[in-house]
Amino acid sequence: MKGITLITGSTLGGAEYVGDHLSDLLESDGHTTKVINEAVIDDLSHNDHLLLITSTHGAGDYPENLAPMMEDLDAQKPDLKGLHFAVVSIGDSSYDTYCGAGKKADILLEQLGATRIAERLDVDVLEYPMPEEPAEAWLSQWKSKLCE
Ligand SMILES: Cc1cc2nc3c(=O)[nH]c(=O)nc-3n(C[C@H](O)[C@H](O)[C@H](O)COP(=O)(O)O)c2cc1C
Repeated sequence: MKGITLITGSTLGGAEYVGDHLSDLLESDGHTTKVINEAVIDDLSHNDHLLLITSTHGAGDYPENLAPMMEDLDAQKPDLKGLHFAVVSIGDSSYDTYCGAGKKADILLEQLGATRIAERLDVDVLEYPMPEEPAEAWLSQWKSKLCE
């Protein structure tokens, strides 16, 4: 079983709740998880599995608790080879910048050499007022890859 870091980007608490929920599910499957709500780059370096769960704020921007790490990643461009990641992006489709933060993060992590282990999940809160429900279904589709 793998150790998995769940990093959340959240302003109103929704993405944080999804992170806690996915963490509980993974723990009940025997994985060791750590949820970080104000991550820094060093939180990535010693872990090989990352689940990034972020909502979008501003106009396609990262929530304030995630922005500093993502800006540091963009500026410092560390080599993330060896890191395996997946992104859950939460947004509202009435915005032109729907799920912009999760989309940016998904591209950046790949550009820095990390390996995507699942296609990004975009959750529209207009369709899913409880984003943990589609997130749980998404997790069950690919979590076997965590044991490979
Ligand atoms: C001020 C504000 C700006 C937002 N901007 C966007 C946006 O640009 N794109 C998007 O998809 N959703 C946007 N949203 C919707 C949030 O991402 C959505 O409500 C999400 O569920 C909030 O998650 P949180 O509770 O983790 O912060 C915005 C919401 C607010 C309140």
